[in-house]
Amino acid sequence: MSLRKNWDLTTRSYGPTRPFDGAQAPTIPEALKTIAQAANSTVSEFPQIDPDICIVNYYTNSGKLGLHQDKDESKSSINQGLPFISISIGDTAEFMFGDTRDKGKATKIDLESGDVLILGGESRLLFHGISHVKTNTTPTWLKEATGLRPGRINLTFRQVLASY
Ligand SMILES: O=C(O)CCC(=O)C(=O)O
Ligand SMILES: [Fe+2]
Repeated sequence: MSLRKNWDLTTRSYGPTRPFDGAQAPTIPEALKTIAQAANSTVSEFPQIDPDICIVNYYTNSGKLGLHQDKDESKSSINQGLPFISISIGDTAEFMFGDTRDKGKATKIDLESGDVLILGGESRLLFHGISHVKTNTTPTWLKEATGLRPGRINLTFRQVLASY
């Protein structure tokens, strides 16, 4: 699902409403936006964004995401190197990134629950993806406090500067 704007995975495009029922996307909770912007401000090399979309992805324990570049935002957003800010919640994921779509050459790091990753400036168009989600790695306190089901939630905040 996405917040504030709609992201249509099928057409890889941003829009004001969900095409299948015309509904407006819910707003981005201020508390989440504050966390993303605070993280953004710790990296002085990257411009500060005012997020106009938050995409929420849920990965089951067999979830993956192939190596890709995020380049569906407006030219202006990409050319300015506006960062996207990613927050991971739940099970740990192995995140891959590199200069090409070659999985064998990608660097792999674990993204644990609570980790924040920011790609911006020169790293904005890095290839990246999720090779796998590690079963049963959600912190116990989080599972107990929220009843979170197995898997991983990822929130990405962007300023797509859409022109529609
Ligand atoms: O789940 C992640 O950490 C990456 C998500 C991603 O690359 C995307 O939404 O474009
Ligand atoms: Fe991405």
